[in-house]
Amino acid sequence: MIEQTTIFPDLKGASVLITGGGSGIGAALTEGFARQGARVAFIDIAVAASQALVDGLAGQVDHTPLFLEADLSDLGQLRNACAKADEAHGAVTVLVSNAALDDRHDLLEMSDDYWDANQAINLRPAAFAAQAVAPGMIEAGHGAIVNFTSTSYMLNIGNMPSYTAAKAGIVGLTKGLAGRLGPHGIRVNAIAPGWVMTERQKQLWVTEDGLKAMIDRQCLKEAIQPEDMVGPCLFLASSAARMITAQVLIADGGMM
Ligand SMILES: NC(=O)c1ccc[n+]([C@@H]2O[C@H](COP(=O)([O-])OP(=O)(O)OC[C@H]3O[C@@H](n4cnc5c(N)ncnc54)[C@H](O)[C@@H]3O)[C@@H](O)[C@H]2O)c1
Repeated sequence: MIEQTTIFPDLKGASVLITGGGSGIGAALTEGFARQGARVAFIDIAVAASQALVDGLAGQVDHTPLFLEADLSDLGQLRNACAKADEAHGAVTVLVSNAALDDRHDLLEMSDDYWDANQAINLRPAAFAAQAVAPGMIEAGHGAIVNFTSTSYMLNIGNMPSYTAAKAGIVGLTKGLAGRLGPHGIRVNAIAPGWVMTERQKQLWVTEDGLKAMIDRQCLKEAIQPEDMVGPCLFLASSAARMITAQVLIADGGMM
């Protein structure tokens, strides 16, 4: 359970849309916004995990989050899900583009189809989800978009070139959207997590030695948890950050 140490009054009742909100960091964000009293819709393909999240929060929060099953790499499904969030909760005024797929892949074996499919989940949805919700935000005269990038693209990691290219692209997209939408009172920022101990990371890649090596490089000597991304995201989404846009907030425990 996420402890709410800070309340952001403008998030109460806000229409929030989170991509990939059914598991990992996204599930922590769904819960974090719901505990602020926001009306949260989230898009995911992981049906069982998403339904379990909704069931677990039902009765615990003012507005039970709405799970929208859709494959974000299909733009028709993405647009349809964004429209459903608008219909259910009113125009989305907070968009969190969090979904991603960090499968490892090798440059020498990577096909052009693999590259395209990888970009279609790791970069393209952030652009087209923003496009889908922007008219409603423009009409409302305000809005906040938070895109998830990653410190991995800054670290010369060799085993996921399409993913790291997409994550660098998220930063460019964030700044481009901030320039385009800022005159309408819409702020666009990014969060760059370090290595976060989601279930997927723990099942696939975390080893005792690997985690120790990472923590050795952090100023803060603790493993980063999904819940640690909630405060930064709530802050950037809220009016507490009202003059902050086009920025990347690094949440990596102070990597050295
Ligand atoms: N976990 C980390 O260490 C870490 C580090 C740096 C950056 N990040 C970034 O943080 C964000 C969240 O990462 P995470 O580790 O929680 O990821 P995750 O893989 O654990 O969860 C991603 C969510 O997106 C959903 N998703 C994936 N493909 C989808 C699709 N085609 N359509 C709809 N939903 C889809 C998944 O079902 C899942 O619920 C990502 O943008 C990731 O790049 C994570």
